[in-house]
Amino acid sequence: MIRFSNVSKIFGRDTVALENINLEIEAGEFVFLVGPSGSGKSTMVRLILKEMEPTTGAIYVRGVRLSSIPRRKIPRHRRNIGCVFQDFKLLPNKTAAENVAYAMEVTGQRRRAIRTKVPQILDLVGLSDKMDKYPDQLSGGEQQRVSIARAFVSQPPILIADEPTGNLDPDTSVGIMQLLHRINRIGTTVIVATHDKEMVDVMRKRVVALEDGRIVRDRVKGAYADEV
Ligand SMILES: Nc1ncnc2c1ncn2[C@@H]1O[C@H](COP(=O)(O)OP(=O)(O)OP(=O)(O)O)[C@@H](O)[C@H]1O
Repeated sequence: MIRFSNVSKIFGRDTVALENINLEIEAGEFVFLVGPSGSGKSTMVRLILKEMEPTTGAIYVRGVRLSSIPRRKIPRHRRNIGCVFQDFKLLPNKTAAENVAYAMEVTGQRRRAIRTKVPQILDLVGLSDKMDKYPDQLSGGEQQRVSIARAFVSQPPILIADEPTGNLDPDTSVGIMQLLHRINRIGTTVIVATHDKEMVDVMRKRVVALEDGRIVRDRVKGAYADEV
């Protein structure tokens, strides 16, 4: 589903963000990308989205080498990947339902499909009763649910969450992780970049650990740190 082959990313003359990364993520996997600040997690996410090019090596998403995708086809590539961020990135002047609907509108989906799909997806994330609330009327956890609904409404095969629980308290974070787990169980490949040790340890999923731009650990049912 996603493959990094000998990928390095160097910023400027000598900031090595990633060094010779080899990684394969299969369809349907749930993978945590962990590591200290500056270890290269966000750079990997940005490379997958083709927001930047690797300095050397190749990245494949669903069998397509990203360097072969012309600029005009990047939006189509990104439609394969739902994105969730730490700061939610909701539009403040739109309700929960309108935020989700907007994501469908910009990809040109029909009004009828939008009318059916939006309530369904808000139900899936447990927000049926808050559809008409604006982001500032919702808690952090609820806003993150809206942003997950928005990322998932067109059912992309891949969902990437960059520090999705970074602004949430532990109880709320558990709910968000359970939701990502549910989305994974219905067949979506889920990648979560995080510092959230507790969450990683509870979930017992594949853990890929980065340090200074290198993969230092890759465990099938891992914990945030090596067990002693
Ligand atoms: N656009 C950029 N220009 C220059 N250096 C960059 C750029 N983006 C990232 N870096 C550097 O690359 C390295 C990896 O950064 P990256 O953001 O991928 O780390 P991270 O693991 O996501 O960190 P955090 O957990 O703090 O988000 C860091 O040394 C960072 O300073």
